[in-house]
Amino acid sequence: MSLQIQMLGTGSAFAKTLYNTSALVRSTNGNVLIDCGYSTPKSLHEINIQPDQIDGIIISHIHADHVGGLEEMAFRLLYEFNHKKTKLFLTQSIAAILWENTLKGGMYNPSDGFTRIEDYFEIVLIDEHIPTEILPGFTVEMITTMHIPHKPNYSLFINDRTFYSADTQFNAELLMQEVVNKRNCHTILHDCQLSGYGAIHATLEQLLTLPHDIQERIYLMHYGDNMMNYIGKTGSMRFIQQHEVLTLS
Ligand SMILES: Nc1ccn([C@@H]2O[C@@H]3COP(=O)(O)O[C@H]3[C@H]2O)c(=O)n1
Ligand SMILES: [Zn+2]
Ligand SMILES: [Zn+2]
Repeated sequence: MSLQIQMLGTGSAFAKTLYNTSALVRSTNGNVLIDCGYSTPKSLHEINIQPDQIDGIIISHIHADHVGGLEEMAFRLLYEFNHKKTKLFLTQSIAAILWENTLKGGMYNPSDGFTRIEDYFEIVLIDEHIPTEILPGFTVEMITTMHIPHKPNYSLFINDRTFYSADTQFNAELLMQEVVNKRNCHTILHDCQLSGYGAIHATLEQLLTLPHDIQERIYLMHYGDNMMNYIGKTGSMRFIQQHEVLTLS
């Protein structure tokens, strides 16, 4: 079975010409989103995918550029698609805060009986660090990574051979030991802050310290509007672009 990942956006949180970094995993068994930022529904619309064609959504962490589109997805599934509930794949740590800290403000509607996240989505809890089948032929392992201290955050292994960083600080040991030496991932999608001090994201400068054979596996995402100024300056790493498709297996 062929598994494809299509970028719905590749921008940083404050990019104005790029959509939020999120991805659509496509297979004959279904379509699953990795993150759903505030511009993700528009990107889906541009490739003619309707909310009811999304079988599930995986959430890496609760910044708005990764979850800000969930309210639209939920409301459209409710009001335009006959209350179809899509699956929301969450670790316990994300489930504990997503409704109370993010979604409840816009979606709490007691007069119509919508008071819990379960009233909108089918919640599927997944364990950290345990490979979990999301769809037949599509397995995800969510590993804890450091983004904002004291805030739950995950990167993903897809079928053990693709690493999707979502948002994370640079971690050379993880990339060299776990991602490449142990699992021999052929594809690495990594966030990349192009300029400035990298307090919470991997910077281009840090990623350029990786050995050439690791850089060759890396596609850069979550970059700023000034990406064009860095073409040719990313070593052996490539920028992935919105709506570009990679075949993973
Ligand atoms: N300590 C922090 C926290 C947040 N930020 C910025 O806010 C954005 C939130 O979404 P993001 O994609 O994680 O990128 C973060 C930084 O731009 C930042 O630059 N420093
Ligand atoms: Zn982000
Ligand atoms: Zn973030």
